[in-house]
Amino acid sequence: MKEKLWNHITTVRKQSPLVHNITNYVVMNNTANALLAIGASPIMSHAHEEMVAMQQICNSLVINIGTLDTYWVKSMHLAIEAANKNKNPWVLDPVGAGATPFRDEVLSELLNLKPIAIRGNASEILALAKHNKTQTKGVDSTASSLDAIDAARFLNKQYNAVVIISGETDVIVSDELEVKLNNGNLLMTKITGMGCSASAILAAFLAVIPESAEAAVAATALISIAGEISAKSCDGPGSLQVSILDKLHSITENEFLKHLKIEN
Ligand SMILES: Nc1ncnc2c1ncn2[C@@H]1O[C@H](COP(=O)(O)OP(=O)(O)OP(=O)(O)O)[C@@H](O)[C@H]1O
Ligand SMILES: Cc1ncsc1CCO
Ligand SMILES: [Mg+2]
Repeated sequence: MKEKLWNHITTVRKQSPLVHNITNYVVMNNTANALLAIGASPIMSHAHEEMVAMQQICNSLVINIGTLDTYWVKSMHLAIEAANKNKNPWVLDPVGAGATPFRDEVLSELLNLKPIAIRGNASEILALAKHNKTQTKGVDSTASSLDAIDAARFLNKQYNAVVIISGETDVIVSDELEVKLNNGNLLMTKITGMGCSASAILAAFLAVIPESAEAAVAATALISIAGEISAKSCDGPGSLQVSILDKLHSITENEFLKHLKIEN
């Protein structure tokens, strides 16, 4: 498994997929930079008129509801329909699930359109599965990823999607595997959009790796390890944001395998 994960990282670098992102205003710049750093190409776009044509030239799609509005919901539906037609995988990042009724209504519709993968923090995964015992603090989690595993299993069965819960431990749940990754650093929660970048990276991996669960493990491990290594030598959130991009770009097989903390 470990060597396969590194091979997936080199596949993304070699094949350089083009990823269409309908994502939030907050993270557009850093997620585009994260995609470039791993060797993929980003395009951020949401005009209704170009959703179909965009999916014809792209290899995958990210649907991130971070700064939702009605115009964008229509963009999301148009892009997803085109992605499904072109057999392009699409990822759902349910930012702020459970925070407002509008988000939850939109998410119910999106879930029924069959994302290949869903990545969120524990509060978001709990809210999506309607295990509403904990509240989300806006876009930030108030729960532990380990407490959302049953919710992730439920979503995996219900929607046939790979589910990734991010947090201190990242958990990947699919039909074939359930994996825990104990990488990352607490300082990563002090930069906005780390999860959004993880979802964009995930879409790049899914574009070129047919084994979706393995692609999810590789993508999640890559950003968590890049964050972990960078956090050790940075001065705080500002420099961490920059050094994660450097590490996503420069990480070697040795560094990756030395840091990888995976539990099957
Ligand atoms: N408590 C923690 N300890 C160590 N690493 C963490 C912790 N929380 C998050 N991380 C790291 O940060 C990554 C992003 O996860 P996080 O749960 O913060 O996403 P998120 O809440 O969706 O973020 P955002 O909405 O700001 O994009 C994880 O994959 C993990 O590597
Ligand atoms: C802070 C914030 N608000 C809406 S989206 C977003 C980025 C992190 O999810
Ligand atoms: Mg998030």
